[in-house]
Amino acid sequence: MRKVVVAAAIVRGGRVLAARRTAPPEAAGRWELPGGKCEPGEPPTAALEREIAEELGCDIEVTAWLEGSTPIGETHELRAALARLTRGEPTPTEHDEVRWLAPDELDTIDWLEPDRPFLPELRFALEHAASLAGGGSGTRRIIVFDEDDALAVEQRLRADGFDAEVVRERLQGEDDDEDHPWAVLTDAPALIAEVLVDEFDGWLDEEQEQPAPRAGSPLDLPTAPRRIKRTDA
Ligand SMILES: Nc1nc2c([nH]c(=O)n2[C@H]2C[C@H](O)[C@@H](COP(=O)(O)OP(=O)(O)OP(=O)(O)O)O2)c(=O)[nH]1
Repeated sequence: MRKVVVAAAIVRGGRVLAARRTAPPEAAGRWELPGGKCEPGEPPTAALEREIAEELGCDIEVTAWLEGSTPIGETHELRAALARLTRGEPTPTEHDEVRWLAPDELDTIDWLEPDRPFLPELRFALEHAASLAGGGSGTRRIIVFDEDDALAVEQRLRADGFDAEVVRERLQGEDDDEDHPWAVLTDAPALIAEVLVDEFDGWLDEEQEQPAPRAGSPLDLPTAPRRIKRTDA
């Protein structure tokens, strides 16, 4: 099985942070999403938070994992997550430059190959993200366990004039492709989201200014600061 490299698409104000590598020589001068290798047994979310703290001296909260993974050489694979800053300003210690890129600037830098397949979903997230994936008050995640349900929820929200975007969640501590719920990020009011949660038997996960879940905490579905699920329906 390939070892996992995790990378963060840190989003703020509709822009994503890209970082320029200094090593090894063949990758120096090329751009990546900051991150690094998971330690043996280390959950991807915890690894990513650790790597970002080490490399950029700031704290992040992972908000959603982008779909899929890409091979790095023969031995590793890359996974990438949307994240938001929860403390500090990114200050590179291993990269020689960082840039905040708007969606239409994503193609202006020379990304490492394994990062490129993530760019379309990232671009989409950024385009919809000033209030969505970048976090901030008013962002909600409707969590469902079926892709069709997620797409149906997204369609309903958009038909009602709200922003909505389907992303694949990866549970904290979970490193297996099964049982990852689907999330619909939306700016719809709680009441509307609750109706859909009820109908599609999901969870409502509100992103408010709360401490990020810490590494090593018990597996929690889906690392929610707040959940609303009606049982009387
Ligand atoms: N961090 C990161 N690495 C990437 C990306 N895309 C990509 O191909 N890689 C490759 C470059 C490296 O070969 C490998 C990650 O190595 P790294 O040097 O960042 O990992 P690390 O901080 O854990 O370093 P180390 O333990 O090897 O010292 O994955 C990306 O977006 N972010």
